Amino acid sequence: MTDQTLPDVSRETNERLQVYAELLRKWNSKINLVSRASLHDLWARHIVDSAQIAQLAPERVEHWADLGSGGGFPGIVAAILLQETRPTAQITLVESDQRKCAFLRTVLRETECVGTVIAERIEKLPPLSADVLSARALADLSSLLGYADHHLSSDGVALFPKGTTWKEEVKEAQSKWHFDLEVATSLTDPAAAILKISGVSRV
Ligand SMILES: C[S@@+](CC[C@H](N)C(=O)[O-])C[C@H]1O[C@@H](n2cnc3c(N)ncnc32)[C@H](O)[C@@H]1O
Repeated sequence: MTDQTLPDVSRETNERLQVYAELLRKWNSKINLVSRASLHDLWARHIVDSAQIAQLAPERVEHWADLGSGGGFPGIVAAILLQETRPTAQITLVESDQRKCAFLRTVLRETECVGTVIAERIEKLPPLSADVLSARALADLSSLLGYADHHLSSDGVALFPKGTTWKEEVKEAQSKWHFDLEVATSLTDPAAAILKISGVSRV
């Protein structure tokens, strides 16, 4: 299957994304990185979906931390895109599953991207002081805000893609947390959204 390319990025970045997609297909037969059903549409369902998250990040990102990275969405895609636009940025991928961590390290090496993979549970980590924090398909918004409270720097921004129930999740989270919210409609699903959140504190 031939992959597509992302517009507005360099040939080198698209080549890195192709290397990633190839590794993901290869490893997915042994460890479950993405659902088999979504593999045929890897580019739209996962790569474009992650790239749009990266494109919402502030330009001057210094430290991006991705929680529950799994097969690398959106963390690996962010690492690949930042390699072109912000090569000095630090990338941290947190994933508790050792085999997935081995995959993530392989991808970073093969795509020649700089990043740190932490094989640990998020709850066990000291504060990461990230200025961008992302997490896709990891937990409900209230739990994610608990992670943001702990791991985001004071002026940092969290980018949390959410499905069609995002409004209910926001309402529920507002009973526990104060936060500033910007909503971007997902390019891959008009009913879904990417929540851009800052100023997190407990109610
Ligand atoms: C549903 S997968 C989503 C993976 C990826 N973000 C994506 O969108 O494809 C959730 C991942 O988070 C990891 N995970 C779940 N709870 C975690 C925790 N408390 N600490 C670290 N990793 C965790 C799981 O091992 C799994 O790989």
